[in-house]
Parts: sequence; C-alpha cells; structure tokens
Amino acid sequence: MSRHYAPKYDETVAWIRSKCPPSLQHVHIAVICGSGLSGLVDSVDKDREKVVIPYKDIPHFATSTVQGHPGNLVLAHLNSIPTAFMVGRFHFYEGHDLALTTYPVRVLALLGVHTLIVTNAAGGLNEAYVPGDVMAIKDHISVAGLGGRNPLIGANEERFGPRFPAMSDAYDPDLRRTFFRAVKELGMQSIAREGTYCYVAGPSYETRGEARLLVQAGGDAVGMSTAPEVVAARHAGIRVLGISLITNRVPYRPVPSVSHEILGTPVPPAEKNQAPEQVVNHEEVLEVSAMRAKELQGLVRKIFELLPPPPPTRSTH
Ligand SMILES: O=P(O)(O)O[C@@H]1C[C@H](O)[C@@H](CO)O1
Ligand code: HPA
Repeated sequence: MSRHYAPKYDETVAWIRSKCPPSLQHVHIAVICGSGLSGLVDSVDKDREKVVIPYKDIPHFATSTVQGHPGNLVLAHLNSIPTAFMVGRFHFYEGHDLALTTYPVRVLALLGVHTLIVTNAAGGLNEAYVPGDVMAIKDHISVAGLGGRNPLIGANEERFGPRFPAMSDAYDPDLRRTFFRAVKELGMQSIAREGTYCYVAGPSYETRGEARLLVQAGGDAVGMSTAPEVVAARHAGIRVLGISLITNRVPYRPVPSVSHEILGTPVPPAEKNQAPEQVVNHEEVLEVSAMRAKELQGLVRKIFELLPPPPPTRSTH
C-alpha cells in the first residue's frame, strides 16, 4: 500500500456498502449517465433490489449542480449483473478539482467495478455527424489534460495503479465490438459512429476558431466530461466503453466578417455562400438527449446481454 494511501476512499466504500443488501455489496459494471441521459437507469432489472443514494448523503462525494444531472448513485442489477449507475456526474467547470470530479470512479473500482460504460452529450465536429447520432469513442484528445489538468496530478495512489499509466489503448476494442454488435442487432446502423472525443474544460462552448483547431487535430466530437473519468478508470485497471450522443453541430466555419458591408470591399472568398451555423445551448443538448433516451436504454441493455467475459481480477479489489 502506498504511503500516500488516503483512507477516505474506504470510508466512502464502507458507507455505501452499509446501505446495500448482500447482492449489491460488490458491483461489476458501472454506467455514468451523461447530460439528459439519466433515463439509462430505467433499464435495470425491475424484479431485483435497487438502492438509490443521493450524492449529497455520500461521505466525501461532491454534489451535482448541472441541469440534466440528478445526482444519485443507484445500485441495481442489469441483466442480473450487479451494476452501479452514476445518475449525474461532476464536471471540472462546476468548480470541483479533477480529483474530486473523478473520486467516484475510484470508489467504483473499490466496489468491484471492472467495466465502465461512460456516456455523454457532445457536439459534433465531424461534417458527417448529425444531432441524434451515437458515437462509440475510440480515442480522446484531452485539451485540458494537455494544458495541465489531469486527474492523476499529485502523489500517485499506488493501490489504484502506476505513476505513468498508458492511455494509447484507453477505449477497449472488444467493448467497442460489443457496441457495434448491439447496434447491428437493434438495427441502429444509420445513427452509429466511431470517433475521437475532445475534452474541453467548459463551461463556455467553443469559439469557432477553437472548434476548427479540434477538427484539424482529428476530433469528431467535443464535450466537457468523460476524459478525466476515463483516465482515472484506466489508471485503476478498469476497461472502458465510451458513448457520446451527438446533441448538436458545433459551429466551426470562420466567423462572418462585416468590414466589407461598411467599407465596400470584396466579401472574403472563404465566406461566400456560407450556410449559417446554429449557436448551441444546453436546452438543445437536453432536448436531443430526451429524444434518444429510449433507444439508448435499449442499446445499453443489449450491450449488457452481449458483454465479453470480465478481465482477470485485480489485486487492489
Ligand atoms: O455530462 P455531459 O458531458 O454529458 O454534459 C455535456 C457537457 C456539459 O456538461 C453540457 C453542455 O451542454 O452537456
Ligand atoms: N461543446 C462542448 N460540450 C458539449 C457540446 C458542445 O457543442 N454539446 C454538448 N456538450
């Protein structure tokens, strides 16, 4: 055990276990519900035990402040697998530091989680994407991480993982195959995508110039969560499936100039015949999440039915 061992994780885990029946004391899979996606929890087995714990009651947890993130930890069975749902998540932009934002992921690891399904609402950068598309994340670009905001900064917690964990294989290919098998069985091919998620700190949405930078870097979608949770999960040896619901198109063409209108100079060639792009807002994000809620519930349930066998048990749990 590391000399930086922090006993609060164990306090949280013991407290959560004290609220659970024996069948939910160890959970195997966790689902983090993105903006407006809390309905994913409705896919749990109805005839089994279910424990709902508000984050505000859980020792050492932060509380959710964002609309569309109710703020409950739900422990239940899905396809008979003991599962934890984070119904609502924490974001860095709410003012929590990244260690607190990702604290639940480590608690989930200690509760026995070996597989994390992390979902989010995201803006589409890829020209081909339309609102309502569902993207399996194959890679991420953490802009905030590159800028020095990584949840693992500080003393390494050896009990979870190594000082320098690899992230080049962060999104498990077998779980992605499972995602696409589920998509195929449900006939959802026309809305399914596979791409790279860009993490920005938020809470302001991107300027057009920032969005163009992300497109040029190879980003397909952009959002304000997920990457820190994935870094913490991979550090703890948890395998990850990431799913983005594309809720809006991100405006990224150059901002239209106005100088020619006043000065009578030519319209810049790049701006000729440019279709107007819509400004994004959180209400639109929640609307599209609500529109796809039922399909995503079905997709998550199908993924659970098709999941590959769990990875070998880790010694920390
Ligand atoms: O929690 P997620 O990443 O799903 O929420 C997205 C990002 C911001 O929190 C919010 C912006 O509309 O939605
Ligand atoms: N940008 C960043 N985060 C988001 C967006 C977006 O366009 N849509 C939903 N979350």
